[in-house]
Amino acid sequence: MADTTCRWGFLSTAGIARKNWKAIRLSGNGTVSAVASRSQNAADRFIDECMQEVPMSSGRPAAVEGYEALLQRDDVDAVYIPLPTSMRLEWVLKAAAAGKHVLCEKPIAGTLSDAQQMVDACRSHGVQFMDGVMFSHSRRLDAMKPDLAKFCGNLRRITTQFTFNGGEEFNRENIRTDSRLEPHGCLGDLGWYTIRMILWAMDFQLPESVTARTLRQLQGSASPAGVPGEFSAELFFAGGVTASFYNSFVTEHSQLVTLSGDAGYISLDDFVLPSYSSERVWTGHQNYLEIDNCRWNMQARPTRRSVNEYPGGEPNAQEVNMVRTFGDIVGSGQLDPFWPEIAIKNQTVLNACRESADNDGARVTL
Ligand SMILES: NC(=O)C1=CN([C@@H]2O[C@H](COP(=O)(O)OP(=O)(O)OC[C@H]3O[C@@H](n4cnc5c(N)ncnc54)[C@H](OP(=O)(O)O)[C@@H]3O)[C@@H](O)[C@H]2O)C=CC1
Ligand SMILES: O=C1CO[C@H](CO)[C@@H](O)[C@@H]1O
Repeated sequence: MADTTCRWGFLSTAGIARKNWKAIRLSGNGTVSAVASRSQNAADRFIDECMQEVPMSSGRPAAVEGYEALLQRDDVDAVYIPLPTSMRLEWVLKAAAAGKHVLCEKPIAGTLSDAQQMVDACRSHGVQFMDGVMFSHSRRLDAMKPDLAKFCGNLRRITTQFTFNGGEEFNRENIRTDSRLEPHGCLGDLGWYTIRMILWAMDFQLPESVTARTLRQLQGSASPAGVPGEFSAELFFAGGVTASFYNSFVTEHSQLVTLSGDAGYISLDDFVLPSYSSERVWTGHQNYLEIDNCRWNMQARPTRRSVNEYPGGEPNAQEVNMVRTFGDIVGSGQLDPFWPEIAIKNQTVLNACRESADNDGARVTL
């Protein structure tokens, strides 16, 4: 660690790494020192294009051929790993062994045992592990938490949905439809977020059991097998709270959450990739039915709530908060066990849902 600046290395030139490049530039406590790619040219091109739009104040990062070479560098404190899911176990273990802190994209692994190995390796090498869920770092969540009791009363039901319609080329070519790279398809890519939202609302209590179905499979042109392209699940918690989620690569953009209780409900419709405005909004609903003889009127009583926060690309945006928080942990030398813990819980629920779906919707106990 140089001074208190967290020096980042990127393992690959993934599309999402461009967003986090800018986030690191805006974080105030980090810089990108090196970017590795399978190809030297791709690393150079990525750096040139990012520098042109968002120059790193510390100068041009090193373009490195091969991921291993980046891990050997002394000017890297933390690595960002947006490699396809199936490659992460290998590279998280290598990064931890090289003493690098790890920000790992989601879903963190194919199996729970791989995820556990990753987290254990980071702990035993004294480095931080965190998954790349940006919305977990939005100030909206902390502001919304007290509203659960206020608008919902006792929570009974959570529904979440995260979808987009990828289109034909996506279905054929994207890593997300290749079982060798992203074995859980939309469950891994989108379900990770819907599960995170449910766990957040439940204070990270795990469900007792789940049932799930793959509603549609997609198979990329080079993929040896299909992956979930449309998926739904039902989660059963102790005390009777239930939750459901739906993910799809064939249903146009939606990011819906309802948190319902015995007093009303909260809704939001941009929980992962916030809509472009300077406010993060949610709505409390306490509707009532007015009955007077032959007149039956449902009265809507919405309360709009918000915090000031940009959706992305500004210093107070959630992805900037994420890398800033990570940089603060690295700078403090105090690892935060919360982040690996919730990543393991996410993976536990994800794999239970997949197991149920692969067994015709059989109930899986956790
Ligand atoms: N947290 C978030 O908001 C987001 C998270 N993600 C997650 O990040 C991951 C990457 O997504 P995305 O950026 O769309 O992916 P891309 O397809 O853009 O990038 C994947 C990168 O992995 C490297 N790679 C290494 N081996 C292979 C291989 N065999 N096939 C393909 N790529 C390979 C390549 O980098 P190179 O050639 O340089 O070595 C490639 O650029 C996904 O798992 C996704 O779930 C994605 C978007 C948003
Ligand atoms: O994590 C992600 C954020 O949302 C995208 C969809 O709009 C996903 O595909 C991506 O992997």
